[in-house]
Amino acid sequence: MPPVMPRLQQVAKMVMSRKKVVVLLLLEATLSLLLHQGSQLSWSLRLLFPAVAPRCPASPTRPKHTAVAFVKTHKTAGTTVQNILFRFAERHNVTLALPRPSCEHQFCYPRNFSARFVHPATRPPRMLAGHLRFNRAELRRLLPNDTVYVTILREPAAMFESLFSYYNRYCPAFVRVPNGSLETFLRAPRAYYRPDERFAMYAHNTLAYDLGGDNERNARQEPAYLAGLIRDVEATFSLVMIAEYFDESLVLLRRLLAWDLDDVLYAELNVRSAASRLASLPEGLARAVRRWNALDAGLYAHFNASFWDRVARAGRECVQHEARQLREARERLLRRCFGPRPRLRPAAEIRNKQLQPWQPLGNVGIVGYDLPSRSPWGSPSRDECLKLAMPELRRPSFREQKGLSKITRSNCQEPNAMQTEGFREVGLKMKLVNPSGFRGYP
Ligand SMILES: Nc1ncnc2c1ncn2[C@@H]1O[C@H](COP(=O)(O)OS(=O)(=O)O)[C@@H](OP(=O)(O)O)[C@H]1O
Repeated sequence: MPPVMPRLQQVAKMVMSRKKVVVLLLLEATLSLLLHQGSQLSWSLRLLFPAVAPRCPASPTRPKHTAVAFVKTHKTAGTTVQNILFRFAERHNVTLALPRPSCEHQFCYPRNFSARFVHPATRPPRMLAGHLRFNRAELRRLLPNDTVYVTILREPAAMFESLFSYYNRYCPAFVRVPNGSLETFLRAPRAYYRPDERFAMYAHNTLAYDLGGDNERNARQEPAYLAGLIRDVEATFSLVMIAEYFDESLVLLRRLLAWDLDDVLYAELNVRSAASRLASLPEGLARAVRRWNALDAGLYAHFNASFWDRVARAGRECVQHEARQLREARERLLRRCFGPRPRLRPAAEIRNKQLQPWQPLGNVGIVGYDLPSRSPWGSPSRDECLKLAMPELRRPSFREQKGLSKITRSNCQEPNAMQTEGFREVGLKMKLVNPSGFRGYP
């Protein structure tokens, strides 16, 4: 019998050399794949190993662009974008157009925008971000020639579900529907909808209306009308963001304006609680929404496609890589501001009154962030965190920012004691109350 040890050594050598052959074969196959499928393979490798950064062109070193008009459409994540712009304007000392008090917070929406709706003390502005009905001539009259126009769209079925739930007790077309049921409304919208009554624009082609179009036109019977509206939007807006691809949209925005990634960090605002939203609309209902809002569906289909063309031109991998960096930086910021497990909470759980979102009537809950009672405020400061999560309707109006406001409006929702408290709390020279004497939606 041969001795056991040398025999084992022989077997081990054979296994090793077979392993080497297999490794060599694998290496060769990988190399030839790399040679033949280079770009696709690198894309898949990056999906597997996200830390591998794609080679992206360096950002242009031009000064940050500060002339921006953000036309905030309804229920499309616009409040979150608006908050980014407001904070940028404050940090960079850019004059921001604010509505005159009688226009409340929406620049006299649903009227066509007019430069007269802007508070005279904020004119001439370099930036504007708010709800308004788009009117190109008047915006051009108000804003500098180099203004970059931006807006945002959202998939129409999700947007309409949000509109229907938010305005359920305000918009007469929705109020008439038995049990406030979206399904019942969509079965026969004309039975509930009257085009000439107040707030009709919240119930029919709201995107088209906000962008200055005629929301009563029929996109199927008049395709030329839709094509013309698309052309008008394309002619003015340098960027149409898409709510479903919010972070990618912000990457494009940041590049367009030569801003830093830090300039577009955000906390999501105006979010409905999970209990007040439909997780997703059944396809039948989504189809009915698109039929009823065919102009909006046409706008979305067009601008969603052109958005991805634009991403492709910017380099899809680079945009996605940057969107990932943005998400990571945003998560860090949220943790620093709102604690190790930042969480959107119902208004009743938010102790800081300045962060309590306004609640519409009905079964809708709007959630928000709260500041921890104790935190080692350094960078970001408490004030920065407060502004990051501050609901639109809690932001001070121009007069209040300047400390000019003698609160004479009887309809202010909060007592003066709280305003003074808010004033002390954040150490700002402003009174934090509802802007422009806001009386509640819509
Ligand atoms: N970052 C981000 N990404 C995607 N979606 C977001 C984001 N931030 C806010 N939201 C959702 O946007 C909806 C609110 O939109 P608006 O702020 O435009 O509403 S409003 O017209 O000003 O009342 C609201 O949708 P619903 O919750 O479906 O109502 C928010 O949840």
